[in-house]
Amino acid sequence: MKSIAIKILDQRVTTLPEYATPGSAGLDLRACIDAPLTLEPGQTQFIPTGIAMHIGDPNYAAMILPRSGLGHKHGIVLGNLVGLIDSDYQGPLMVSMWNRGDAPFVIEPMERIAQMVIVPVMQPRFHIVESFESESERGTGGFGSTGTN
Ligand SMILES: O=c1ccn([C@H]2C[C@H](O)[C@@H](COP(=O)(O)OP(=O)(O)OP(=O)(O)O)O2)c(=O)[nH]1
Ligand SMILES: [Mg+2]
Repeated sequence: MKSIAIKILDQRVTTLPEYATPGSAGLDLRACIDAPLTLEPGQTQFIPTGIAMHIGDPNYAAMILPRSGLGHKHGIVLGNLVGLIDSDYQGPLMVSMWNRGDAPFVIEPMERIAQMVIVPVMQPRFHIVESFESESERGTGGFGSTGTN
């Protein structure tokens, strides 16, 4: 199993990110803030997680995704919709929190605010062609070309 280097930047962080269940895809990220923080409707705010992570292998990246419950019930999602963490990033892991709902939402210190998924990444080479080797069933059809039901 791969091991990824984590730096603890804030002494309030006492545990490493962990998978809640053996089958979890996401690691919960926590709000490393001093005091409860109110996110007004429409407001976006960077929230520190108190950790830095160096994936260090270009074959992997991390994606930060909203927690379903926060997004669905409270409209608390990500200001960048999805956060992408490059394998060479060594800075503090930040979560952009966006209140797209219509009520203020209070983020409590060390509350779980988002989740992070480590994903494989391919960095292919590219080459230019005049036409593709074979025509696929889809061809150039897109944007609903397969129908609506
Ligand atoms: O939700 C996020 C998204 C990004 N990052 C960090 C890690 C990532 O590797 C770096 C750059 O992110 P990205 O490439 O998405 O942003 P950019 O606007 O393209 O900035 P840059 O010019 O630094 O690449 O910022 C976070 O901490 N949280
Ligand atoms: Mg970038």
